[in-house]
This record gives sequence, C-alpha cells and structure tokens, in this order.
Amino acid sequence: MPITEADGRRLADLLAPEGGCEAVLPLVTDRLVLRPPEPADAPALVPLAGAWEVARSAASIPHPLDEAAVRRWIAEAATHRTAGGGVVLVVTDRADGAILGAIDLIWTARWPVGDVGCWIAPDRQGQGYATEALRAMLDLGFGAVGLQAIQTDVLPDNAPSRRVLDRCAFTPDGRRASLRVLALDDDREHLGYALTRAAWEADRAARSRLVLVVAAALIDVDGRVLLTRRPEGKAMAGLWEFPGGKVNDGETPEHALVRELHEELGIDVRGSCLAPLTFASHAYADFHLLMPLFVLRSWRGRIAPREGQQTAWVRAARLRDYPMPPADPPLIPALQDLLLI
Ligand SMILES: Nc1nc2c([nH]c(=O)n2[C@H]2C[C@H](O)[C@@H](COP(=O)(O)OP(=O)(O)OP(=O)(O)O)O2)c(=O)[nH]1
Repeated sequence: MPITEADGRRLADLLAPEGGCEAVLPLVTDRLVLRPPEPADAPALVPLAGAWEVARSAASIPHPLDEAAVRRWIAEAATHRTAGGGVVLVVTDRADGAILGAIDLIWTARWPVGDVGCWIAPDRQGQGYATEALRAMLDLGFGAVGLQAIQTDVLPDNAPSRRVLDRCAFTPDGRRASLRVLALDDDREHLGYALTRAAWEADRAARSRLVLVVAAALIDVDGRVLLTRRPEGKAMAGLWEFPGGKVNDGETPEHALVRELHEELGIDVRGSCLAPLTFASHAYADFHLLMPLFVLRSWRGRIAPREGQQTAWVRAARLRDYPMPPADPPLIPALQDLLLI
C-alpha cells in the first residue's frame, strides 16, 4: 500500500525537530537520547560507522568510509524526515552526549510496514544499548507513526543482532534475501525478521506487568542508612539495595515489609513504625517496578542477615558510592533531604 501525501505530511510534521506540540523527537530512554544527526556529527561518526565490525554487518555502509559519505547520509536523514518517509537517528549517551551508534526506520517502500536497522560502536556493544534504542524506535513506529509491522534483514552469523531481535519479540518471517553488503562488495544471504503490531503490543504488555515491591530505609542513632547486598543467584546480584521484597497477594505493603524484615534480617517491626518517605517507579526489561520506600528508626532485635547478604551502614552523603539497582538512585535525594543537615 503506497503512503499517501496526507500521511507523509502528518508524519513530517510529527518528526520536525523543532515541531509543534505533536513533535516526538528526540526519543529519550533511561540511558540514551536518540536525535537527528547534524552535519557537525560527521567527524565523530566516521571512525564509529567505519569500523570493520560495523560495516561488515550493516549492508549499506561502505568500507573504508569517508566523511563525504557520512555527510550524504546526514543529508538523506533530513530528507526522510522532512518528507515524512522515515526517521534516521544517532544514538547518544544521555549522560555525556557521546555518539554510540545509529538507528533508522524507513516506511516509504512498504507502508504500513517499516524497515529498521541499527548499529552500535564496537567498544559500546554488549551493554543493552541496541535493545534500548530499538525498543524506543518500535514505540515510535507502532505508536505515533502507526505502522502495522516492522521488519529487518540480518546476516545469519550475526548472533548479537539476532539476540537483540529476539529480546524485542521479532521472529524469523521465512524471508531470505540476497542483499549487497557494500563493505564486502558482495551479495550475502540475509534472514528476514519481523514484528507485527499485535506481537509488539503483547510484548509491551508483558514487560509493563506491574510488580509491587516494598522496601525500608533503616536509620540508626547516628543517622546512617542500612544497605544490603543482593546475594549471588538473585537477579542484580552484588548491587546494594534497601531491604525488603515483593508484596504477596493478600498482603498490605506494611504487612509485607514487616514479614520481609523478619525473614531477611531477623528483626521485629511494628507496622505503625513504618513512615512512608517516597517511591520508585522503574521500567525493567521484563516488568515495571513500583516500590514504596518507608523509613524505619526503631525495631526489636539485632540485625542478623539470614540470606547470606552483606550489610553496610552508610552515611546519607555516601549513598551514591554504593552501586544500586537502576530503580534506586532517584530515591537518594529524599533520604539526603531527611538526613543531611
Ligand atoms: N528489596 C529491594 N528490591 C529492589 C530494590 N531495588 C530494586 O530494583 N529492587 C527489585 C529487585 C527485584 O527485582 C525486586 C525485589 O525482588 P526480590 O527477588 O528481592 O524479592 P523477594 O525478596 O520477594 O524475593 P523472591 O522471594 O522473589 O526471591 O525489586 C531495593 O532497593 N530493594
């Protein structure tokens, strides 16, 4: 089905970088900002996109790659956006703006089916950036853009990319295409992968399943906070957290916390001693965590970790020195406001 002129205009408006209230760019995730490339990005992009490991698996990147080719790619990205035919973005580190890779979604050829492609610089691979960028692009493609399916082609020996596609709920769709790989100056058979709107919705629903966890900041007479270290064998082992755990069916958060503190630390706590402080709301890869954090200043019994956890009493000013699960750092300012004079 061809994309109509009206569709193209709506999409161009949506993707305009400084566009009105409908504009959706840049895409911002936990660790990334995905934004349109600018001519000034060209020098930084050449060594990244030009790396052999990147060029050999991305069909459309020549090797060696020069700055003129990158400038043409940046100009084409702007053309796609202004014509409403696709979106081409650089993947940047949200913390310092460094470019990590690029991702594109083009829908002119097979509207309402889009074609997606992504690469991440070799020294930044293996940290989940491609999955994070791809999920953001899928949300845009199936959300504001309104695509019905998204597909891609991957070399059979490109195991890391196939794992990213698996994680994002793509499945092999039976297509086999012989595509030119510019860097090899040769045709290579690629495997087709696709994700339908229904499969994306089901995956998103599974990942946004709400899990209610309750946690406590135990505070001692010196104003220090108790952190416990997640033991080996549990998810996120080795990270420091606030003691607590999942709320079971039929429990209130307070009942669950009293039970968890007894099970984990061997202390007896009255529900009435738990003072609500703040909460964490965080999207993990396969569930959404909602975690109220209570403050607790008095309990009975000596703290005796029963699950082999290490413990540490930490001054509020030092809480950031302890690596925590990604949901926890936003809780620190509320504790510091409470405890720092
Ligand atoms: N207790 C606790 N859990 C946290 C914190 N931050 C954070 O992301 N979590 C996550 C890690 C886990 O995915 C989830 C808690 O699950 P858990 O496995 O520790 O809970 P649980 O004690 O009920 O354990 P289990 O019976 O399921 O093994 O919440 C935190 O500060 N404290």
